[in-house]
Amino acid sequence: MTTPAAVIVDGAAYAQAVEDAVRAAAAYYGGGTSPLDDDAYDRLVRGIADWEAEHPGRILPDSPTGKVAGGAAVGDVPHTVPMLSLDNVFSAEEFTAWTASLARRTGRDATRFSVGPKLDGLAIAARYSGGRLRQLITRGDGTAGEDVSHAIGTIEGLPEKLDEPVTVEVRGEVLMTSAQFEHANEVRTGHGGQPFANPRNAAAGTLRARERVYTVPMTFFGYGLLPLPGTDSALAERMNGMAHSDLMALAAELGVHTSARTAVPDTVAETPDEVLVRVKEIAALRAELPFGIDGIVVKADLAADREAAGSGSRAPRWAIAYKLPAVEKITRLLDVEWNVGRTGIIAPRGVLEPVVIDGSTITYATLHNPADITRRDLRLGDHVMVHRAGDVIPRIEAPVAHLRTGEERPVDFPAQCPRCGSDIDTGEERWRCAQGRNCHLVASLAYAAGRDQLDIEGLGATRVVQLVEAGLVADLADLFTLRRDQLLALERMGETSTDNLLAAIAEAKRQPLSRVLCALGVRGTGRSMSRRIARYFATMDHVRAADADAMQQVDGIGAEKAPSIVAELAELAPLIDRLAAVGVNMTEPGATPPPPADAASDGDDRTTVPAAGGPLDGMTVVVTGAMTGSLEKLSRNEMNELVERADGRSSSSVSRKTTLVVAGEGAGSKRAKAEQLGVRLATPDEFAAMVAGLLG
Ligand SMILES: NC(=O)c1ccc[n+]([C@@H]2O[C@H](COP(=O)([O-])OP(=O)(O)OC[C@H]3O[C@@H](n4cnc5c(N)ncnc54)[C@H](O)[C@@H]3O)[C@@H](O)[C@H]2O)c1
Ligand SMILES: [Zn+2]
Repeated sequence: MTTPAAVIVDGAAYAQAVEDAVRAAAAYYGGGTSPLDDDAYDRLVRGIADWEAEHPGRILPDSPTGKVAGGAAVGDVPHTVPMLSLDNVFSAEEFTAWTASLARRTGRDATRFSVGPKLDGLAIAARYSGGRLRQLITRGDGTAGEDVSHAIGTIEGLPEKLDEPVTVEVRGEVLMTSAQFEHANEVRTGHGGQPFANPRNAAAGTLRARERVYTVPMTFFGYGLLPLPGTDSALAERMNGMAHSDLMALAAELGVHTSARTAVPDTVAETPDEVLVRVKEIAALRAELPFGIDGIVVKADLAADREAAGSGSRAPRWAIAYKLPAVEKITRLLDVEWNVGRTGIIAPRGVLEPVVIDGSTITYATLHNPADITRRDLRLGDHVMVHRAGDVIPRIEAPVAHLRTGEERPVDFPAQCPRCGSDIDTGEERWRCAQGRNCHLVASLAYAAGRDQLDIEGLGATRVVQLVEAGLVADLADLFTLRRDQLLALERMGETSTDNLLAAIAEAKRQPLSRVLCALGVRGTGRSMSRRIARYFATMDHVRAADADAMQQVDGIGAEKAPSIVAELAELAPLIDRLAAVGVNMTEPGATPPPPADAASDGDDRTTVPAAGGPLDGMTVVVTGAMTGSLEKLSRNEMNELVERADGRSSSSVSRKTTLVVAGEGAGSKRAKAEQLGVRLATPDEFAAMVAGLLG
């Protein structure tokens, strides 16, 4: 897929686009961070090229089109042979067209192609004389580059001494592997510097840095080998006649690192179809590579073909880059969420401003661990470089620090486990809930004991932790078999609190089925769904007997949810049996079970059958504000329970479907909305009168 072009409407927009592109490219090649990701840059340059095609007389001299490095890089060390860019293709069709044009130029079909990864770093030429590395030069504008010899010794894979005392120039890509990049940013932020946005950037910046108190390693991959003026003439002649693949084998023999030692070595293909097969293979491996690639480079392998094809001013005609979709985009980090895993690991996850990468909209990205956030100096509101390749979970590479406005805020780290409220063990890089695997148990027991579920007073998270740590409870049913002596043996448990707790637990056995269901924490069912299930089925036996079809008869349970609820209830069967055995109530007061399935099959709509006829039958009721009078003590959840016992439907938001809004003291926007929509309003007292028969 080709990147669509930016649309440029007039000369002024064109001039602005040229200026923007030149500035971005200068940062990109100059070791700074471009404000544009590659997709955005390519879109801009395509837009510029489109406009220039329509207005050939008005092309600005600064225009990046047709130039190596978009004209943004320079240098004063001349290259013996130009170091060029590559032309791109984006599809099999475009590639086939390119092979046809190559054949037209050379007058024959190419019979050998070299196919290898297009490494995403920056090109350098390494000049060896007598086997010694003497000089490193950047690509620059293609004809002359900058001397970066100061980097000698910091680039792995580029030996200071070759295995033979030859005079040659090795060309290749300098980049940072993922591990080198992580390390570079750690060292850099550790020295008070700003992190690099991605490995390519980090390599460009590091290569140029002349004086630095620390060095960070990079990696070299050779992809070219040529003679220099001082090369032995026999060797020079031999090299000039060698196939590209043989030159690379020679480079490797001399001790230079090439793609040969990676999971995606350069290979030779005999036909365009074979090339395309290899392109697919490399693309499929991309996500797992420890270094970035942005495409596949296909070269005519034979020296004769390369010579016959020749080069243009920007790119050779004997090679082409088969571009892969961009895997990195710049977006914003909106928030950081903390999730607790099965083993109690507390992992941060970045919430992103949605961004499309390679066809998928990305809204979350992993951040590994808290130290990762600190190391990268990530802040909320930062522009961040997000990476997503293949099916691998998207990750945040780093902030684009120079786009900061000063409005960014530090990321909040949790002080307590976000799930169960326990302390956090921060001793390792990966934080862990002090409860470890029990975190989930503590959280679910504390939830079950909560006011809107079993309402067991005196059983807060701290006490639950105590019970779990003492090994007294391993699930919900264990709560109901706790003995007085066991509780008394716990720290900070006196006679009174023990007796109170035991009484509260005994009391909890009488809670209605709806609350028992809710306490079980069936995924996808909260308080109101639990109430609807309980009212519909009336007894736990009926709930458990329901298959997915029967479950769907409950208001709000669709075809998607029903099977998972049924499956989860089946999984909970042993626990439910034990709860029933210790005397926990399993019925919903006032509800009548649905008629048996065969009675329903004669055309009755079952949803209207059960237990209708209460004072709020058919009504949708919203409760807002503080309750007073006889309703004063009822929580919002208890009010909703009351509505449903009266055969109404409780809801939390006012809409045209709402039939009644019970507005207590301090009711605000919901009351206003009801007035605006003309929905009937009732005071708590008026409402109490409507449901008088159901109150205490
Ligand atoms: N984000 C920005 O602001 C910005 C600015 C300028 C350019 N860019 C990006 O840079 C790219 C164009 O830049 P370019 O001209 O440097 O590179 P290119 O994509 O035209 O490709 C040429 C380069 O590929 C490299 N390469 C990697 N593996 C190779 C191999 N096996 N054989 C031969 N060469 C290999 C070499 O460095 C060579 O110079 C575009 O993708 C563009 O998006 C981005
Ligand atoms: Zn926890």
